[in-house]
Amino acid sequence: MALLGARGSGLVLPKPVTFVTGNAKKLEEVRAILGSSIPFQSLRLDLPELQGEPEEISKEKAKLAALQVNGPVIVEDTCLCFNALKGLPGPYIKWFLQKLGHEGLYNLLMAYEDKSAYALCSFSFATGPSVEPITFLGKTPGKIVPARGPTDFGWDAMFQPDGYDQTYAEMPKEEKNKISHRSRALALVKSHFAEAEYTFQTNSL
Ligand SMILES: O=c1nc[nH]c2c1ncn2[C@H]1C[C@H](O)[C@@H](COP(=O)(O)OP(=O)(O)OP(=O)(O)O)O1
Ligand SMILES: [Mg+2]
Repeated sequence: MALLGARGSGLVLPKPVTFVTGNAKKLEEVRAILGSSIPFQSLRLDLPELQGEPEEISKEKAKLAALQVNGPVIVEDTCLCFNALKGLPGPYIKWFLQKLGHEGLYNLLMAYEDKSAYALCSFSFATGPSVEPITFLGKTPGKIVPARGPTDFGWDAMFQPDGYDQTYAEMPKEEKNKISHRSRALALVKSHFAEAEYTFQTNSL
């Protein structure tokens, strides 16, 4: 048995961590943000779009992923919450965006002066299928604007973070990755891993 990243006292996990997502853009950002800080592999799988509170959705998603992988997993669920709409579309943003497009989504706020919103990322990590996942939240406040910039990643073109005059889509990637909901949640994931000092068994020997 070989141990990867053996730093001593932490829990020994039976396999490396698998990040499960069907979204290639998320994976790209997670790779860029984590660098080599947490060794992980990825699995492209469309997990069910669940309903409920963001944290619960994320935990449930991790449980489903852990059953599939039969080992340690990390997943995330992303919400875009409009304050004028009491946090909606929230976790349902994927369907809203798919059906309405950027313009239709912007028009939802037509009747409201308040265009403020926040992006919320809920990462959940489970060490295995029978273990309760731990959740890490990252939030970035901003406002909803008519789409500006490339439209190749979700609603990036219509979210302008507070303190910036560019939308997520207009910013250089490194800039988004410094302040994004995803990077804020991942900072907590990194701290957790640094404290937990997990070691991973491999089957190489
Ligand atoms: O940083 C982001 N900037 C812009 N758009 C984003 C971002 N992050 C997620 N998104 C989009 C993808 C999906 O339309 C919805 C979240 O839904 P969500 O279920 O979390 O993502 P998904 O189904 O694409 O991938 P997954 O397989 O990990 O569930 O917001
Ligand atoms: Mg999804």
